[in-house]
Amino acid sequence: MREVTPKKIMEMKGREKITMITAYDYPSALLADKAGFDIVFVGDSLGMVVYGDENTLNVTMEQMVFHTRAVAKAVKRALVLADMPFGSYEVSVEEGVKNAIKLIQAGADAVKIEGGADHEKLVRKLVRMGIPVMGHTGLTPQRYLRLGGYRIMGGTDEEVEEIIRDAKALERAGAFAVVLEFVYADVAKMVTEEVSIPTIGIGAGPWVDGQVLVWHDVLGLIDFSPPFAKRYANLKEEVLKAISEFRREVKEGKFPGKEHYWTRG
Ligand SMILES: Nc1nc(=O)c2c([nH]1)NC[C@@H]1CN(c3ccc(C(=O)N[C@@H](CCC(=O)O)C(=O)O)cc3)CN21
Ligand SMILES: CC(C)C(=O)C(=O)O
Ligand SMILES: [Mg+2]
Repeated sequence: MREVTPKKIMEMKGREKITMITAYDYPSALLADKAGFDIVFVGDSLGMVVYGDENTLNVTMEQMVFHTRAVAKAVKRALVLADMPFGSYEVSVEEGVKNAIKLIQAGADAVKIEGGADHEKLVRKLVRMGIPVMGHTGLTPQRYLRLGGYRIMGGTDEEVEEIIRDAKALERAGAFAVVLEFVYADVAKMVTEEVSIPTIGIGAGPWVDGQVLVWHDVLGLIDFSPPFAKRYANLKEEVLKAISEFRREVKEGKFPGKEHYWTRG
């Protein structure tokens, strides 16, 4: 078992900020673990940042299992969390259970489900089976079509009530934490104060128990990032520079140089 457990994450509430970052492959997961993140998270955002889709709706269990396997091989210390993709848990509790097992067998320590009140039964069942669950409310990207895009949530009384209802349902069902995505910071603060489980924010302001961002946003590997993401590097430029130099050296006959090839005599 890895060092960071759901129990440890729960104990961090109000004591120490929880840090979480996405990773989708082996080399990035190695670095996330080395950097000391508490949670390394295989998000279904991989459909967009790795596979180039315009939303997360086409991500399959097969994709999640393969990427979870790669990440799990790299991570020794952090808790490895995997998203349940769209369609993998909505049809029935039974299907949700079967698919959660697949992610655990691929090496995840816990799974994340979008929604709260709608999946209370599934969360309770998984927790009783021994599969730790993180919930996710506020902006839930799997409702992209109904929402008509990605926008901030909690602007109406109904939306605020739904977010609170979800968080409380998750707490009641035994979830060990909940992601609050793109909600007004004062709403996130209220939720954080009203539930005993840690809240992990993304675009939810500072008054939450932890923060998560997407790998490609942090590193500046893509053109379009959400307005709440902070870019800590501009790797897109770095990568472009490096591969362009490789290309130029081939064209100019400069690569490979003596140290990169062998002759028999
Ligand atoms: N790279 C990346 N980072 C993320 O944080 C992320 C993803 N992808 N994919 C899955 C979800 C979707 N997220 C997003 C994506 C875009 C906006 C965004 O651009 N919102 C704008 C425009 C909304 C509109 O189209 O009207 C805004 O100002 O609210 C917000 C959250 C967060 N998640
Ligand atoms: C944005 C985070 C919370 C997520 O669910 C993902 O990356 O898939
Ligand atoms: Mg997700």
